Amino acid sequence: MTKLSVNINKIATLRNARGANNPDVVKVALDAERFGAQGITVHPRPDERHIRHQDVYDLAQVVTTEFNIEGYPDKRFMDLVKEVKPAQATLVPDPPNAITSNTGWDTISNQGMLKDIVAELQESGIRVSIFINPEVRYFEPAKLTGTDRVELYTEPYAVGYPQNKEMAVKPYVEVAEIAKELGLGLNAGHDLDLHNLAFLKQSIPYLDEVSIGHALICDALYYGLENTIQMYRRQLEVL
Ligand SMILES: CC(=O)[C@@H](O)[C@H](O)COP(=O)(O)O
Ligand SMILES: NCC(=O)COP(=O)(O)O
Repeated sequence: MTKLSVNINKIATLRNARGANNPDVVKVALDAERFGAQGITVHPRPDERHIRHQDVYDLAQVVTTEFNIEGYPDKRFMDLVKEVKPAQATLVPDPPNAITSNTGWDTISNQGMLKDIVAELQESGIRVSIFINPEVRYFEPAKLTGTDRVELYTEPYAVGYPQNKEMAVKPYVEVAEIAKELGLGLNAGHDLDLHNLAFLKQSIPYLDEVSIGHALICDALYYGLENTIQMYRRQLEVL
């Protein structure tokens, strides 16, 4: 079964627009779980443009599905994650000023650093996932870091899908097979939506988790959050 982890960054974006507490990030997370989310994902960026440090502490108290915290493993992130101890930490190579995540790790040149960070997080009982591009050369080095999982960066798939979905998914199927052979758990995320999700799932049925935020929250503006989460869950139930 592929779990749906709902990324609520954009709920915090809306809340921050007025400086009060509407929408309430904690309430939305609890409702999302009640509506069928099998995980909650947040990405507390250094500038706190959406999810703030305090949100992470507040959510850790109440999330009952899998809590997944994404971010660049600087001291701020590591201290936060080791204190909060989520089910999973997803390491992303984003510079502080990145408008969004736009690439995976170079696990060749960063292998030593990643190996130490993975071990430090695993010592705290946290499952680790490494954000990765669908390039074969990065997968054996990723395995050597000791990471539990990799998360396939799926923006290139989403961009290519409308023109030629078979071509767009091809590199992902190839590296997914390698990940499986290496014994790596397999997540996927970024720019997945109601149009492209089912084909990714059909093409890689053994995905452990997809984390979806931007498109899902945009869809919820039209369909409502409960209906939207159910719509995304149904896309993952394709045989
Ligand atoms: C790592 C990734 O691809 C996304 O989870 C990221 O969290 C999106 O960040 P923004 O919501 O800040 O665009
Ligand atoms: N790891 C991907 C994620 O959490 C959400 O990415 P997006 O759906 O907001 O692009």
